[in-house]
Amino acid sequence: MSALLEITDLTVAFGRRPPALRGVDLVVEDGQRLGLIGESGSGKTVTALAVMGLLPDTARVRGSIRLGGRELVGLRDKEMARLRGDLVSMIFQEPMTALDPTMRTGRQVAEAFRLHRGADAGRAREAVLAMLTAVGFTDAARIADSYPYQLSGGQRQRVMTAMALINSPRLVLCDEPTTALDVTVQATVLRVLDEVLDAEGAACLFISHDLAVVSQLCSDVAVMLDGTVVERGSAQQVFDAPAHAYTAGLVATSRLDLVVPGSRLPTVADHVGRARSRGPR
Ligand SMILES: Nc1ncnc2c1ncn2[C@@H]1O[C@H](COP(=O)(O)OP(=O)(O)OP(=O)(O)O)[C@@H](O)[C@H]1O
Repeated sequence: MSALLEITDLTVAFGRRPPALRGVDLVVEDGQRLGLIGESGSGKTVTALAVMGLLPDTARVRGSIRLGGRELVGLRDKEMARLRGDLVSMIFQEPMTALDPTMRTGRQVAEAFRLHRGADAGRAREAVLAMLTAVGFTDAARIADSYPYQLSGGQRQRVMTAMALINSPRLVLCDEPTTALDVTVQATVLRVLDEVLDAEGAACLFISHDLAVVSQLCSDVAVMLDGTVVERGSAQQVFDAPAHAYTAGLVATSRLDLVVPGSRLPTVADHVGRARSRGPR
C-alpha cells in the first residue's frame, strides 16, 4: 500500500479564536478505511473540509495536504474543483443540505458524473441507473425521477452515496453519514457504503462518534482531541488496548462490546446469553 492522502502538520485557524486544528498528521493508504473519532469540536469536520478545499475563505491554513501526490494547500479553486469527484468526494451527515430540492435526484447524480466525464445525456443516464442500482435500489429509474423530498432519509443518503462514488474517486470522506438515520436504516446505508467502497476499491476517511459503527466499517482508527491526532492504529489495537487516556475514556463510555472488523455486531440475544452465562449476582 502507498500513501494516498498525507496530511502533515496541518493547522487551521478561524479569526481570532484558538486554532481549530493544531498540527494534524494523518495518512490514508490506497484502499484503506480509516475511522476518525473524537469529541465534538475536536476538528474532525474541519480536517475533512480542508481536504475537500471547502473551508470558508476566512480560514487560515498552514501545513501540507498531499492527495495522490499533489499538494492541495494553496491550490486554486478551479483546480480543486476538478480534483473533487475525480480523486476525492464527500458524503455529509444531512443529505437534504447537499441535494438540490428543486432537481430530480437522477439529474443531480448525472450532473456530478457529466461534470467530470463530459458524457452525453444517454450515457450519463445509463451510468446513473447503474450506480443507483449499486447502492441498493431495485427501482433505480423511479428513484432517479423523484425529487429529494419524495425520498426517505435513508434513500437520500444512498443517493448521496451514489453521487459521491459515480466518478470512482480514490478517496471518499464520510462525515457522520448515518447519524441522522434510525438504527435499521443506518445498517442498510452502512452495508451499501461498505459494498460500493469495496467494489470501487476506494479508500475512506470515516468520521463518526459511534465506535461500534467505526469498528464495523474501518480497519484503522485515528483519535482526535483539541485539534490534533493523539492516537492511531488498527481498530482492534486502538479499541482493545488504547494507548492514550482520552481514547480509553472514549472506549469505556461507549460501553462497546467490541466487534472485530468483518464480524457482525452483537445482538440483543448475545447480551441475554452473556448475562445468563454470568449467572445470578
Ligand atoms: N467556519 C468556521 N468558523 C469558525 N469556527 C469554526 C468553523 N468551522 C469550525 N469551526 C470551529 O472549529 C472547531 C472544530 O470543529 P469541527 O466541526 O471540525 O469539530 P468536529 O470534531 O467535527 O465536531 P462534531 O463531532 O461536533 O462535528 C470547533 O471549535 C468549531 O467551532
